[in-house]
Amino acid sequence: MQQETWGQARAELLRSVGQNNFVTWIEPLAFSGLSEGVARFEAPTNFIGDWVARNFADQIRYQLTVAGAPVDRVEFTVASAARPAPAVAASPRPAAPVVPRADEGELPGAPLDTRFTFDSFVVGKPNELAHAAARRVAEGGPATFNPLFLYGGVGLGKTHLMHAIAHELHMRSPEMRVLYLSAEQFMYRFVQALRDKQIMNFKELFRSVDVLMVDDVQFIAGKDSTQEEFFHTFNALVDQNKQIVISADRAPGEIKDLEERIKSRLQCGLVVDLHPTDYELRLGILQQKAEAYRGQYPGLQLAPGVLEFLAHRITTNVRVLEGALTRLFAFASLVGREITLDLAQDCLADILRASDRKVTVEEIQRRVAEHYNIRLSDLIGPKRLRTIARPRQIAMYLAKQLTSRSLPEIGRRFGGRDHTTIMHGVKKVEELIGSDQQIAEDLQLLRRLLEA
Ligand SMILES: Nc1ncnc2c1ncn2[C@@H]1O[C@H](COP(=O)(O)OP(=O)(O)OP(=O)(O)O)[C@@H](O)[C@H]1O
Repeated sequence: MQQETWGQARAELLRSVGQNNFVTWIEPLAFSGLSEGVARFEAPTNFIGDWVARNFADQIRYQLTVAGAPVDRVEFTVASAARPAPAVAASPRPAAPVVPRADEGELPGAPLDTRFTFDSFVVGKPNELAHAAARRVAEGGPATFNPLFLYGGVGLGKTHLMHAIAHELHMRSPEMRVLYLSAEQFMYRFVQALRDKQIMNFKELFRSVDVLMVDDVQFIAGKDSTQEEFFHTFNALVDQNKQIVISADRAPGEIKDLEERIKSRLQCGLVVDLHPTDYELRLGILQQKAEAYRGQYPGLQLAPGVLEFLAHRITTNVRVLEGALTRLFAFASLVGREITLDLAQDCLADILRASDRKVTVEEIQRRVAEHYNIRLSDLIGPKRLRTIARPRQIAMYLAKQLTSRSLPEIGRRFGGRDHTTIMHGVKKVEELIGSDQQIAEDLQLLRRLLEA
């Protein structure tokens, strides 16, 4: 029965990851079973197990759940008979991918998720600029802003937009060489090329693309030789007017341990912030996903008000929102009940509880005042002494980063200040993070305290 479910999930995976990825990564997996929400697989090598865990676990989980076996986690072990393949051993598939020469065609990018398209991306105020910029890049043609730098918190759609750009470019110009990969994969490729003495091939390959997209670039911070190579690749492509798209979890200037010259290069094009979602955007996303689920679970009833309730209560990020809806539909179809508010509250109790631990502006003010040993009334009040004004700006910055409050709303909570004052405070702290080690450390500590 479980094998049958895996069979169905595999068929869907073939569709969603594409033939090449399927043959290389999914086909070699042996399904060992499913219990207590954990699906277990045996992979022929550590490398395949790691790669699949990093790149396909979410899709495997999703397809198993859709096939009727709700899964929370996917685990991979290495088949006991398998030995790590020696570098030159003949094996049905290479144990580790070699860096191909630029003229060998295939680019060593990460797989693209077929679900991440512009059509499935819901646009709202918090992401409209990022969406418009991504659309512009996806039209192809000469690079108007280079690089496009997308940044924002966890699960706000950076990867989705990058994949959407790649899909669109492939559709418009199938011959275009579009390479999408994570910064971690860039490093992995680079280190492997060094080890295999194929560094010239590596350089040639990365310089031969028309569009390079690197996700989660903050990963290379502190990794000196990878940064160096990234810098050269970046410059070579920009010089040829080839488009580069980069994403990170924060603005270029805020990435610690990233070389100054890289920071300034990253700021040369268009830097766009994906803001935390607002209620309307969350509801739009939920409506779109619910529509898709209705097709998958025909006959399942969704009571009015459930989506609105979720959009109000789950404000963390879109990934959590999606997970909640997936679980809700899977659960309701298993027990054969209508999705009501009661069912949602029962089935999602843990997610709703976690979302309740939302940081408020007031909590931020209290923590910051404590940390700098000043009175809360001074932090909010009019005093302009630097010993008070700086912590105030830090609190403004954290309020902007950690809550979904708008600048005017934050201004009101800071003694009725104008939104431009808040904007100035946020900008000031953004500048200081790069130059003032103490402030960067204070912020890290405060964030940890507030997000605990
Ligand atoms: N505006 C949106 N419309 C539809 N789906 C969205 C939107 N924003 C995010 N999502 C969905 O939320 C999930 C998380 O998005 P994504 O992986 O792009 O986030 P991210 O910003 O790259 O986060 P991370 O930094 O954790 O990698 C994806 O399934 C994506 O499809």
